[in-house]
Amino acid sequence: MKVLVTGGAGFIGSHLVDRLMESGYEVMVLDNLSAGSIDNIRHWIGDERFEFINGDMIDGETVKRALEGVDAVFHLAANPEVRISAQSPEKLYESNVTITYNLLEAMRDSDVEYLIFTSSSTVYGDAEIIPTPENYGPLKPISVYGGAKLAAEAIISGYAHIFGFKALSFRLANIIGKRSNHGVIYDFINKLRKNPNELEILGDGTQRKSYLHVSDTVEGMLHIFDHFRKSGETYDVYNLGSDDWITVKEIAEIVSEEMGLSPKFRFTGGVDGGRGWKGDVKLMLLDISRAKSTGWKPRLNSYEAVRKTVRELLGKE
Ligand SMILES: O=c1ccn([C@@H]2O[C@H](COP(=O)(O)OP(=O)(O)O[C@H]3O[C@H](CO)[C@H](O)[C@H](O)[C@H]3O)[C@@H](O)[C@H]2O)c(=O)[nH]1
Repeated sequence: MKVLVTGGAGFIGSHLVDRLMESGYEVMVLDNLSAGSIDNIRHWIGDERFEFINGDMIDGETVKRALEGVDAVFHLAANPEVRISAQSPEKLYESNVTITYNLLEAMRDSDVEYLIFTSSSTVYGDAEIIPTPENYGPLKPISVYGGAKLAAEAIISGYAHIFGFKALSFRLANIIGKRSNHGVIYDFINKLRKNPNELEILGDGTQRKSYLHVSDTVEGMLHIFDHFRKSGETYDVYNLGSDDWITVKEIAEIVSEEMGLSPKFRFTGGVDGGRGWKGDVKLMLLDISRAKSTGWKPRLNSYEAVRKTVRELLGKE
């Protein structure tokens, strides 16, 4: 089977590429290297089952070329920054909705059978049911990022039903691990390297979310994809996260401890009742019972995933 991974040079994408290559797939990566890095995939360059296209999905022709001979597309290319929702909504629309539309249009003239999309927990907004199941609704995202992910999910479902392919969306919790180059752990490490005595925490520190290590994420995606292929469904949606959650203040404590520091925490107070930024979901825990019913389960809980990620980013493991 030949698969295309869009965003395959990025954080989650490159871990997925590793797993696909190790499993014997032919893998094509399409990435514009805006957030991703060639260093994340360099170890596969030269392998005859691997190909890299340095290209931008905003150009429909580039997308069409990348689909040649491809059986399944893992669509991970995206701008992952919820926090730019207020300043640059157009960037989030373009990198989450427009490029997904370009992919779907290109798929009409291709032999691609499956599309697997990485959506986000942010489609639920401030959910009133926690843990939040896939059938929770009505969905009211509170950020442009979450809205763009939901729009992408919706057009994928529509195209799948009309144009005869199968599609699967994963609503991901906060994914962390080696090669992540944004997000709370990455930010805290950088802030403490600049000033070991004080750590600025955006918001009031009580933001509580579920974190999933990237190794569990990639394993879950492939396991559930396998299950989905046997199900005969045209379109399906799965939450992917861990069973517990952790506050930003607790993350700050773990980062400080692993760095051997005891900084003073300075809370900015944030916006809208202690959020880090406008559109920051304060409480997020996904109901992952559907994912677990397929036989997958996370190996690490949120606390373990955070500690392992801190150690990985510090080069300790
Ligand atoms: O310096 C910082 C950085 C972050 N935070 C807080 O840490 C929490 C996590 O922030 P991240 O930037 O790590 O992650 P987000 O929750 O904004 O979003 C992440 O998880 C989402 C799904 O849950 C999306 O998939 C998204 O792409 C991914 O970045 C937030 O509550 C934020 O307020 C701080 O207090 N200080």
